[in-house]
Formats: sequence, C-alpha cells, structure tokens
Amino acid sequence: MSSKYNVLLIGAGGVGTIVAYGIDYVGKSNLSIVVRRDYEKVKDTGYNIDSIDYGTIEGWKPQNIYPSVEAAATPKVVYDYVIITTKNLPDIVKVEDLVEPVITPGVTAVVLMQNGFDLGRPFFAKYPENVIISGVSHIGSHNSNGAIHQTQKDKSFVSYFESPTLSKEVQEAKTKEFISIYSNEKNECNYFENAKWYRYRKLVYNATLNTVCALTGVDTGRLEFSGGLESISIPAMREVIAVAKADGVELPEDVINAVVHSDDGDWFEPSMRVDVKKGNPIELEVILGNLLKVAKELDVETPILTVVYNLLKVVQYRLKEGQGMFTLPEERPISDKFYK
Ligand SMILES: NC(=O)C1=CN([C@@H]2O[C@H](COP(=O)(O)OP(=O)(O)OC[C@H]3O[C@@H](n4cnc5c(N)ncnc54)[C@H](OP(=O)(O)O)[C@@H]3O)[C@@H](O)[C@H]2O)C=CC1
Ligand SMILES: CC(C)(CO)C(=O)C(=O)O
Repeated sequence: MSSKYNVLLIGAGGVGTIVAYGIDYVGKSNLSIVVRRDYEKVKDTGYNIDSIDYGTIEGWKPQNIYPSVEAAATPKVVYDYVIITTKNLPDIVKVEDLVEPVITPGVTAVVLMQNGFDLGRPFFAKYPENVIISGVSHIGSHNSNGAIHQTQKDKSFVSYFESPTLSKEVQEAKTKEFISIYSNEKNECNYFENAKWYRYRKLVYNATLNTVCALTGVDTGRLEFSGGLESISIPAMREVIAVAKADGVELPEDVINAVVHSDDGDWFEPSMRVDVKKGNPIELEVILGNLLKVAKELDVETPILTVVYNLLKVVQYRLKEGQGMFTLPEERPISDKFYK
C-alpha cells in the first residue's frame, strides 16, 4: 500500500500545470489531474513545459489523468488534497459544486490556488468539516494547447481561510503539510499567517489594475503613461485600502507605491486584460464583486470601484454571449419599464 498523499488537481492551465509539476517533483504524492479540453492530447503525449524554474521538460505526465471531476471520483480514492486551479467564475460554475464528487467530509483539504477575495465563504457553508487552504500565486505562466510557458518564478503564499467550525491547530497543521508536498528548491512557497491580509494586499493590484486594463484594453505601462493610473487606478486602490481597514486589516503605508512599481520595466498585461483579449469570461465576481459585498456590509463608500464593476458587468455579458453561453432573439424585445 502506498503511503503517499492522494492529490487531485483540477484545472491544468498556466498555474495548475506548474503547481502539479512542482508536487510531482517533490515526489510525496500520488498525483492525479483533471484535464478538460486538452485531455486526449495530454493523455497521449503529456505536457511540454518551458519553465523559468524547472527548465525544458518534454512529455510530462502525472500518475493519473482524468477527463472530468466525475471520472476522478470513480476509482473511489479518498483524496487528501483537492487543488483547484481553474479560473474562479461563480457566475458560470461554482467551484464548491464542481468538486463535490471528490470531497470526503472531514478528510479532504481543498486548496484554492486562485485570484480573488473571500473565496472560503461558500466552502465553509458546504464543507464545514474540511480545511480550506488559500494559495496566492505570483507567477507568470500560460498554457497553449498543452505547451506551458512559465516566464515568472512560482512564488506563492499559502494560508488557511479561517473556518468558523475548525480549530486553528488543525487548520495550520494541514496547511503546513500541504506546503511540505509542494515546496521544493526550485519554487518559493511560503506559509503566511493571515489569508485575509494577503488577499487584501493582492486585491490592491487585481481590483484596480486588472479591472481598469481589462476595461480600457491597455497594459499597465500604457495605463501609467495615459494618466489612467493616477486618475482611476490609484484612487481605486485607496478604496480597497479603506475597505481593508474597516475589515480590521491595516495594509502598509507604502502599499500603493509597491504595487505600482511591481511591473517596472514591463509592458505587463494583467490576467483579466488577457481574458478579455481572448474573449474568455473574467473573474469579476471574485476580484471585485466579493469586495463590494464586504464594503456594503461595512458601510464603506467605493464610488470608483462600483462604476468599474458595473462597466465590467456589461463586458462580462458581451464575453458570455461571445462564448455562446446565451443567445438573444433576432428582434430586440420591448420592455415596458418606465425610466425617469
Ligand atoms: N496565469 C497566471 O500567471 C496567474 C494566474 N493566477 C490565477 O490562477 C488561477 C488560474 O489561472 P490560469 O492558470 O491562468 O488559468 P488558465 O485559463 O490558464 O487555466 C485554467 C484551466 O482550468 C481548466 N478548467 C476550467 N474549468 C474546468 C473544469 N470544470 N474541469 C476541468 N478543468 C477545468 C481549463 O480547462 P479548459 O482548457 O478546458 O478550459 C484550463 O486549463 C486564476 O484564478 C488566475 O487569476 C494568479 C496569478 C498569476
Ligand atoms: C499580476 C499577477 C500576474 C500577479 O501574479 C496577477 O495576479 C494577474 O495578472 O492576475
């Protein structure tokens, strides 16, 4: 009998494949992955990886490859860890529902290695006995048809989303055990005490630069030179900092400066901008929607973020229509709503 951890990773994209490779590199896990669109190709020839951390690897495969979460549930394996590295799009698929077939209550820890805010909340409601781990990744990695191109080092901060039903000791131990199966000498994977703090810190970037670049169609360099950085994104950053403060999270004095300078020398396109460019739906609800819900609960004014959110809702509608998620009738229906 194997004494290895049973690990399932769902979403082998730019981030997921590098996380999976890192876990395989450590060698403490019996690793399975779910591959959707590229299943046939990956099953036959594996991944070709060009990585700043691991070099050039050809034809890499983990122990098991499944075409769906349901298929990964059929061998009746009890998974110790289920890692989710899909895009988090609750307005399309709720990840807490997606993973249901592979979760064993009280055993499986869920690792959310995704951008966004307050991601633990729906999991606590559905899986009160399971540890929910937060992974905030700073990486630049993309997948095109099974070819992975990782240009920025895999650096991640791993914490637990504080469950209302589990003890600190249990959650901390499980989180550190996860780090022990993933951290290696090629990547940088650190334990970080406070998931909420780090998620707010990351939002200072994602809620203000991803969103405004997605709306305007520019990279962060062009946003700076056009004046949009100072007229829109920096005031929006102040709103994120104000919500964090009202929520008991004090971000450092120099956070805005640090965020703005994090792309120095790079015409960098944040992921939401890339998604719009590709015609893919955007992670609007987890990057901005969840923050605005908390702002409302705490009575914090967020005029800029609110307008940005409402404009991006229109963009999301367009993207969903473009992906064939709904179709509109040829003739525009007439509404009898009275506007004043
Ligand atoms: N890429 C980056 O550099 C960074 C990304 N992030 C965050 O990491 C997360 C992952 O991003 P990224 O790797 O770029 O995303 P990608 O779009 O590259 O990959 C997501 C993968 O998830 C798969 N997927 C989606 N739904 C399912 C499903 N139901 N079953 C199986 N597979 C599924 C997709 O498969 P399919 O091909 O079939 O659609 C795709 O391969 C996001 O939250 C992102 O914001 C954070 C920092 C940097
Ligand atoms: C800025 C970056 C690449 C940080 O890793 C990111 O989170 C994004 O583009 O969404």
